[in-house]
Amino acid sequence: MNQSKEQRILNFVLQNAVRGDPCSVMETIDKYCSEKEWAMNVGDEKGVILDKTVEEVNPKVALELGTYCGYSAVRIARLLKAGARLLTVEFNPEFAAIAKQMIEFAGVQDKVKLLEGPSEVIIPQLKKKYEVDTLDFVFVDHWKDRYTPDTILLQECSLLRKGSVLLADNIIFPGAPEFVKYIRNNPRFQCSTYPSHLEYMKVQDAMEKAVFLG
Ligand SMILES: O=c1[nH]cnc2c(O)c(F)c(-c3ccc(F)cc3)cc12
Ligand SMILES: [Mg+2]
Repeated sequence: MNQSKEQRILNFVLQNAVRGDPCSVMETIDKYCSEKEWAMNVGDEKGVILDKTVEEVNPKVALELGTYCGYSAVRIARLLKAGARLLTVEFNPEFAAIAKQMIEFAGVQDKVKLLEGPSEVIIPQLKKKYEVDTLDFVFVDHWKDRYTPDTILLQECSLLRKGSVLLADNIIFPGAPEFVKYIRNNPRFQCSTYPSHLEYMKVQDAMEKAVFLG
């Protein structure tokens, strides 16, 4: 059976990256996706914005919506301090299977819990089933039409606390205009925009940071 693009990305990592070295895994994915096949990893330019935000927040409990191949899960997990954890949500079982192997190869599996299913099902389970009190950091990178409903759901489930930081990818391309309108006009969030480029392309994109004010 023909291999998927995601399987080809994983195989390239398994053949070329250094096991247990998150930076090597990230560099190898970026090399493959810039030279061979484009894929929707946050990439190395927006990845630096993600890094700086994670370092600033220094989260004990982080949530990622949209695991894909695990690139940003590896990117986030490598920066987490001892005892900190990342919960990452992926609804596509093929992507989840690839990401699991990617996360394990990178050696960050002890910091990452991969939750397979729709975000609207997983989010309401975080407190009781996954023992989350509140979230310090949320990377929103799943599907533009879920950005706003899931941000509302996080609030309804009391998963945000004063100072919780959301960082949303792709607010220019493919774009999330309804989310941008919602979050920038919501007095409970302090927003800032980080202009950048679509991963591996010269196309304009940006990330939106939103701090929950409680
Ligand atoms: O669906 C997505 N979820 C999360 N992140 C994405 C992304 O970073 C993209 F660039 C894109 C994308 C897809 C096709 C294009 F032609 C351009 C961007 C999609 C997603
Ligand atoms: Mg994205």
